[in-house]
Amino acid sequence: MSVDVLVIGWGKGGKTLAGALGRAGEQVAVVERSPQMYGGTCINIACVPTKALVVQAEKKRESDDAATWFAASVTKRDALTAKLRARNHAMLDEVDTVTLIDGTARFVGPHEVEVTGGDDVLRVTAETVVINTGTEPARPPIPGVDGPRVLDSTQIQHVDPFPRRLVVVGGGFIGLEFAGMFARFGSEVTVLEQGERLLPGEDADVARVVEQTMTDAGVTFRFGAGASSFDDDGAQVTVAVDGGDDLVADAVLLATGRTPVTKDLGLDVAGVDTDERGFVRVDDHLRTSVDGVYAVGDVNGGPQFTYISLDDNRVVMSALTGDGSRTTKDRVAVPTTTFITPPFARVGLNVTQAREQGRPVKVASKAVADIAAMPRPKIVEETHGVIGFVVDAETDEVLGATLFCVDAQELINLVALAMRAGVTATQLRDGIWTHPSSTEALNEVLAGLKPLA
Ligand SMILES: Cc1cc2nc3c(=O)[nH]c(=O)nc-3n(C[C@H](O)[C@H](O)[C@H](O)COP(=O)(O)OP(=O)(O)OC[C@H]3O[C@@H](n4cnc5c(N)ncnc54)[C@H](O)[C@@H]3O)c2cc1C
Ligand SMILES: NC(=O)c1ccc[n+]([C@@H]2O[C@H](COP(=O)([O-])OP(=O)(O)OC[C@H]3O[C@@H](n4cnc5c(N)ncnc54)[C@H](O)[C@@H]3O)[C@@H](O)[C@H]2O)c1
Repeated sequence: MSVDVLVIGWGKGGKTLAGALGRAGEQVAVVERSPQMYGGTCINIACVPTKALVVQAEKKRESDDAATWFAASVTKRDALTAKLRARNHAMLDEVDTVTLIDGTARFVGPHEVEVTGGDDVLRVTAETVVINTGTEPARPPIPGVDGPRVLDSTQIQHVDPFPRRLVVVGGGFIGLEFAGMFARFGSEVTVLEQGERLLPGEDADVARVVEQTMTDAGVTFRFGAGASSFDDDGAQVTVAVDGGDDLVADAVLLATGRTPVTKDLGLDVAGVDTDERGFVRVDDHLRTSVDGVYAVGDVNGGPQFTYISLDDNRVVMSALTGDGSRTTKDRVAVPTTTFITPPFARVGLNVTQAREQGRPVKVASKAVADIAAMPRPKIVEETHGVIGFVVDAETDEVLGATLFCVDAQELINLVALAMRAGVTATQLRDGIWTHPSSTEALNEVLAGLKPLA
């Protein structure tokens, strides 16, 4: 088979490219190794189902039985992902010029892959190839890691029986989101984090508020603590902890980062370079070492977020159908949100980073419970958190924000847009915002800007 564009893996960037190029009349083929992954990681096993579980966990009342509530939540999660998977399939299937191929692709030349699906083998050649194979959970070589109760972020979404005691190894995005979620479902959760504190890249006082909030919700943290072995006795698992007491649990979640899906992709045969961890090396235009071969999404070693994969698609579209001017360097004020309760969202500089840069800044910070002009947290009965801003003392530009509050996943996008558009802190402070909303925090918190001491 010969096509204009071959997309390997049904990730966010690749599926968006495939749809757009197909609708523009290009012959496109998309190869996906698992029907359970039509639509990619985000909608099937990551962002969407995990946030659905977080919401279900937040809805649970103390009187609800944990195992029953969790099972019902998983059923809802499964119904949602099935619907999204079908819709994602239809969105490409209905484009006449897009061919969907079930199977696992492997390069046999720079512009040629062999796709294996069951007993069938198909060779596909294309002038343009887009690698979009994503990442998968890292499994550190800890003795006992392959035991039946040591789960990754995909497996734990269907854990059965419900774990009364859960040990989470890793206190990053995945570790924190699942720790908060399972504590709310009713598990006794302990997070083992090898680092000395939570959120090492964030201001220490903010990290303490996050830690305290999660501790209040029932999560126990042990820092400077790595798991050194897992010993399964058939009924439970004992986790040996470096420099600390053993823990006994019903399940362990490994949340220690993700590795690229490139090992069996034949990249060496194609001449596509990878880095020492296996991520595909790309330039700012997402070009690999082979002409006409691009890599988008997690697999290219950039930030691992769905919206970055989506933006990667814009960069490649610019190269294929535009003037090629768009690059990954064009990204400004890229926000993040960790979906704990309340969500923790960040964009730009925090106070520590501003101090390290030695630039003249004004800062403002206020505990959510003390923001009188923002009644929404009190209305939804979630008043934990803190909101902070870093502002350029000379230009009044917003340089960064830390939002640990209800609705932070939405509010951070407004602040990021303000940063990109050059809206000043004064304009945000004096903005007319609906009431009662979380945006109103801007009125009050930004009124408290003071030079950084
Ligand atoms: C638990 C969890 C929660 C997350 N939550 C969020 C969140 O809230 N927000 C956010 O922005 N990001 C989140 N992420 C990160 C986000 O899921 C990823 O950044 C994003 O899905 C990456 O998409 P991608 O385009 O790289 O490809 P993917 O969506 O990973 O797609 C790659 C596809 O390639 C297929 N494939 C692999 N190898 C082959 C092959 N050889 N042949 C054929 N097919 C192949 C795979 O089966 C897969 O379907 C989360 C991740 C996890 C694990
Ligand atoms: N809301 C979101 O946007 C979201 C949610 C989930 C995942 N993600 C993406 O997925 C990526 C992967 O998430 P992740 O949480 O697996 O990785 P991560 O890099 O965010 O965190 C891994 C954590 O595990 C710790 N760690 C590593 N090895 C350890 C060990 N042996 N013992 C104890 N601690 C150990 C690290 O110090 C680190 O804090 C994230 O970086 C993020 O890009 C995003």
